[in-house]
This record gives sequence, C-alpha cells and structure tokens, in this order.
Amino acid sequence: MKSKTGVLLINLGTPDSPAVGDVRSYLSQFLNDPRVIDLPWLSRKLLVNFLIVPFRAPKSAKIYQKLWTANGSPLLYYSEKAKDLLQASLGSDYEVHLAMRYKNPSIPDVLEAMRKLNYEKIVVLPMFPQYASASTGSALDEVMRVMRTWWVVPEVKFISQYYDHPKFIEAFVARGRQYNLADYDHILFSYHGLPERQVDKVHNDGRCANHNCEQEITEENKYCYKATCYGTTRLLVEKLNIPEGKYTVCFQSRLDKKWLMPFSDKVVEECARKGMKKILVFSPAFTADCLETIIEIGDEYQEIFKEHGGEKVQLVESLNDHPTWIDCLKDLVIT
Ligand SMILES: C=CC1=C(C)c2cc3[nH]c(cc4nc(cc5[nH]c(cc1n2)c(C)c5CCC(=O)O)C(CCC(=O)O)=C4C)c(C)c3C=C
Ligand SMILES: [Fe+2]
Ligand SMILES: [Fe+2]
Repeated sequence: MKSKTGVLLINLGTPDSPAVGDVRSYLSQFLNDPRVIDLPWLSRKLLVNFLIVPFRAPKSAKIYQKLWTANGSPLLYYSEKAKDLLQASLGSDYEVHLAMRYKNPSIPDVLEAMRKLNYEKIVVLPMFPQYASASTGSALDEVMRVMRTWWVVPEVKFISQYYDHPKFIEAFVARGRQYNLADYDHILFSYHGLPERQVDKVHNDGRCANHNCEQEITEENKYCYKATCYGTTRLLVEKLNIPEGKYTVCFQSRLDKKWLMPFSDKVVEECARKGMKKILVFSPAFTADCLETIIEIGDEYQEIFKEHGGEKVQLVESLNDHPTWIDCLKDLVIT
C-alpha cells in the first residue's frame, strides 16, 4: 500500500460571521498573537484587550458586514476553492487540507484530523508569498506547537516563502494583463503593512535601513518582508514592461505611524492631487481577495481618490482560483 502525503494549506483567517461578537473574538485571538503585536505580555494584553479590540470590533464588524457575501467571507471561500483545485490537480497520492491561523477551520482541529490519517509526509504551505513573522512565522509556529505533542512525528516540509516562484509571478502578471496598462496614469503595488520594528528584527544588526532592501535581495535580507515586497514588484514590473516612474510600491492597513512607508492611502491621495484620473492597484501580498483588497482598496481608496479629484481606482483581482496559481501551489508541494 502506497502512503499518501498530507498537504496543509494555511491562510490568515476571518471571523466566523460579521456579527460584532464574532469579530471581537477573531480580533482578540489575532492581535493577542505575540508575533503580531510583539510587545511584552502585559503591555500586549492591556493594549489589545482594553484599547484596540473594544474600539475596533464594532467598526470592523460594519466593514465585515459590507464584505460578507452569500458564500460567506471571500478569504475563506477562495482559500477553499484553491484547496479543492489543488486536490484535483495533485491526484490521489495527496490529500489536501485547509486551516486558518485564526478562527476556523483551526490549525489544531485540522492537524488532529491529519494526525489520525497517519501520513508518512506532511507539507505545510502558508498562503503568504513573502515571509513575515506575523503571517508565515506565526502559522508555522502554531503547527510546530501542535505537532510537538504528537507521539509519531512524520517527515514534515515547511514552505517559508515563494515570492519569486515563476508561476506566482506569472499568475499575477496574467491578472494584470486583463487590463490595458496604458489606460492608467499610475500603477500601485500595495502590500499589507508591518511595523518597522518587526522588519528590523529580521536583520542581524537590527536595522533594515542598513541593508539596501528596496534595491536588492541578498543572503542577509532574503527573509526581510520589505526586501521581498520590493523584489516581487521588480519581477512583476519587468514582466509587465512597466516603466520606472509609472509605479509606486506602498504599504496598506497600518495600525500606527511606525509602519512601513509610504502608506498606500497617502500615495492614492497624492496621485489624485497630481491630477491623475485612473490608477491600477496590485496587492501581491494576498493570494485571495479579502477585506484588505475588496474593501480597503476597492472601496476606501476609491473614495479617497475621488475626494481629491481622481476618478477610478481599479483593483487587480487576487490570485483566488487562477489556474497558474494552482500550478504554483502544486509545484511547491511536489518539488
Ligand atoms: C500578508 C499577510 C498579512 C500580514 C503580514 C499581516 C500583518 C498584520 N495584520 C495586522 C492587523 C490586521 N489585519 C487584518 C486583516 C487581514 N490581514 C491579512 C494578512 C496579513 N496581515 C489578511 C488576509 C486580512 C483580511 C482578513 C479577512 O477576513 O478578510 C485585520 C482585521 C481587519 C481590520 O479590523 O482591519 C487586522 C486588525 C497586524 C497588526 C499585522 C502585523 C503586525
Ligand atoms: Fe493583517
Ligand atoms: Fe530589510
């Protein structure tokens, strides 16, 4: 009998419903993660449980209510679709599972089901192309925490990042080619933001600013999220023939001022102030459409742009169920 390989896809997670209570519970689990709010235990608890969550939960719930569809949360819907397509593509030697780092289906529940299936090998594949401790690091940390309790630990392969995988790039290029780039005044590559101190911690001297991360990827900075966001952009820009000066790398969804800059909302505003009318926005830190793409870029940036004289912010759809993205996931699992 040939043993099957188990594949565990992991995405970030989303509330169980857009009700305030479920959003509160999601935000609380998410923001109490020490890899997300990397403060000492007491400071994190006080900040998250008494300041951020009580104020943010009702506001976020309203946004989630706008996002929710008949299929539920887009992040979970598209992640499940990708799982099913990957299963079909890999065939019967593999069994593909999906877990979410926060909320459901939870990593402990899915891993418990996988443990009982007695796989000889498990491939753990977070759906984040660029490594960040707050996303990939946290997902892999949670898997290790659970697996540490297993009596039988099979062969395990962890995939940390793949921002430069040719099929990941090709899939985003294909999404971009659905638009005539010449119709747009400017193109933004808007990545999820991170606190600067989290990016600094990747470097041995604790200073991202010393490592030319906007220009090159080296052995030293290859896990620096800022470096790999710029690296992703260089690869996309080259394939899409976007000239220097016609695009900007920026970072969205900040919680405070000391996050990676420039901030996407400010760049959108600046584009409008310069008289631009149409901008196209790629968001290549996400592999499934979610609150940060559909609402933040598609609605909020559209509003900011219009308010300052612009006309159209066009979001490039995320990879979701694109066949080249599924091919990329397959390559990552089998090679
Ligand atoms: C690229 C992957 C992600 C990184 C890195 C990341 C870091 C990070 N995020 C927050 C705070 C929030 N993020 C929220 C939503 C959210 N974040 C990601 C991905 C990354 N986050 C996704 C895919 C989503 C959308 C989830 C969905 O349900 O659609 C939210 C919740 C929404 C809101 O209230 O604004 C928060 C809060 C921090 C603090 C952080 C790193 C320090
Ligand atoms: Fe986030
Ligand atoms: Fe860096």
